[in-house]
Amino acid sequence: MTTLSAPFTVIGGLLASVPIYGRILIGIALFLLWVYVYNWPYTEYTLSYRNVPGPPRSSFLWGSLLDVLQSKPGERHTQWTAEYGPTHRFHSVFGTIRLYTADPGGLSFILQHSDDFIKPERSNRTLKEMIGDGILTAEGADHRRQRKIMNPAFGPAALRDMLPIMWEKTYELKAKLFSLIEDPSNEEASPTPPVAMDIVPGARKVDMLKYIAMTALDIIGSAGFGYEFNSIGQGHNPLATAFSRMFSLGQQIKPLRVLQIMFPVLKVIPTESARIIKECYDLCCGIGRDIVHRKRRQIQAEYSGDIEKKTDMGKDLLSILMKANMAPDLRPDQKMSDDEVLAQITTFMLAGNETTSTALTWAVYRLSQHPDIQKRLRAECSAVDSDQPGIDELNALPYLDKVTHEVLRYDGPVPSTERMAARDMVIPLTIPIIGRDGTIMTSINAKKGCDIAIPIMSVNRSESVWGPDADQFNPDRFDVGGFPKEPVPGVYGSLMTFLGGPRNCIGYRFALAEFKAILFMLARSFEIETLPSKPVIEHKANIVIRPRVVGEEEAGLQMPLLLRLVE
Ligand code: HEM
Repeated sequence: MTTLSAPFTVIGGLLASVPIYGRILIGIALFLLWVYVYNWPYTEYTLSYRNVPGPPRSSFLWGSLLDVLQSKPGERHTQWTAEYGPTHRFHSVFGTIRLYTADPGGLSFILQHSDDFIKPERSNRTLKEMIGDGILTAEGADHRRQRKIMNPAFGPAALRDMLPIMWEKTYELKAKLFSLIEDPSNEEASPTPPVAMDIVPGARKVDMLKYIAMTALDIIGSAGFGYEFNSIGQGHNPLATAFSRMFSLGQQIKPLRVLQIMFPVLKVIPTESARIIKECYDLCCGIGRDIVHRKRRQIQAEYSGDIEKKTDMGKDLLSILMKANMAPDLRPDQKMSDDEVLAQITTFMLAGNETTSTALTWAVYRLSQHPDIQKRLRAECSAVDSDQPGIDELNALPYLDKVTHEVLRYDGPVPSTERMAARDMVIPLTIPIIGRDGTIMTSINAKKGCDIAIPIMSVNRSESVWGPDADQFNPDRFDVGGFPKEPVPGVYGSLMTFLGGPRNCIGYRFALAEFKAILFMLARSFEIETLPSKPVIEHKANIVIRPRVVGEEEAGLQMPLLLRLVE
């Protein structure tokens, strides 16, 4: 004991002779040394999958994360996959290391074991600050309980009732686009005015991202929680403004924000963005509470017989889930709390709005680039008798279905997600990799806390899954028998787009119906062309991949295309 404590006694004696400022400096230096040793050599040395190959870090502090974020979506991992195999590792911020796997067997194992591979606490914490604690952030038994109550709202029967709402908003979009073409003096059509070359008689430069996003917002408001944003009609709404402000701030990558996400204790440092996020969240909650109270009164009235016709009840997602939650036969411990119900409103806005609108925006872009595909789609959609077909008729249109599959494969809006091992796990691989010591690895030891990047876009565009033309946009690949040989663990069409396993996208049927309805109307009504000036459209990745025009960055995200009425 005496021998062990001797060095500390000596150090204590030496420090006693150092002035207070010197001691503070020595303390800071020792802390930084500890941070360095813990985050760099120690993390590397104790990594359970040290033998997995991967690129060297490109920055001491940021690892390879900035490199990944600043290059084209999926580009770095595609390069690393070619060099190190579909399962590799890379450095993230502050010496942390992440496992990346595009291995079908590995991915399937991770996604199926959703209690063992959970969402990392740091990203859940950030999400909860913006949308509360709903189904997107719940884990384990809580998640299963919420999902069970919400499942009927997303089922085929409920969707059938929601389709008329989707059509109503879809035709508001048609009227809006029509009016923009008819009235060239209206300057709201695009954030930058058309250059001389893009002024074409009978046609109009239109920012399709803006108008599709408004439509998707109006649809999720009305079909999601019975709220009229009316953004196509009037353009502004306090809930929409608060949410989009909060969401865009939440996505900004600033050094202090990254530090606060990694070390929550630093949140004691007040920041302007944290203040605005809190303000916007409070506003969203205020409006959300009113919506929930109104619906609760309606449901109680229905249960007590005050509402005679069932049709008086809302047919939106929130009404259906609240009704399921208030069912007399549901055990109290199975019910959602008020806060959980409230959080679903912001969850729908986040999960169900930008995703679908972004996918549709890329769809019209691809149609503008492939006039032959657009023509075939128009021919098929125009042959339908009704301009508002039912869900079965929509799903029975084979070419619309193939185009939908291919857009969601090629331009799936969510490029990736992440998981963390909740306990020590062994991940089996279908495609073995060669370890750093030259041995063949058929599985990976993932210790509790292991961070895993789940690549959605890379698997959707992988040559080993889709063949040598994986990088081409070709709806005909989905002809009968055209699905990939490799099993992909996705819930829809062998795609990773909506993920797979117990935490797949609960809204995928809703998204597909909305996607097909809007594309059906657009193909029948408008010819969509690239602008004669041929602006370069780049992919800007954040949580979703959205378009921006090179050289017009200050105008923000946009998708300018030339629109004319179908003759
Ligand atoms: C093209 C459109 C869409 C895409 C590509 C998409 C994609 C995804 C993905 C990848 C996830 C899994 C995220 C993760 O666990 O890391 C997810 C989850 C989710 N999505 Fe979607 N989504 C779309 C549309 C929608 C819509 C329209 C809604 C609602 C109306 C919705 C609601 C949800 C919810 C609530 C979850 C969480 C499910 C759970 O954890 O159990 N999504 N979505």
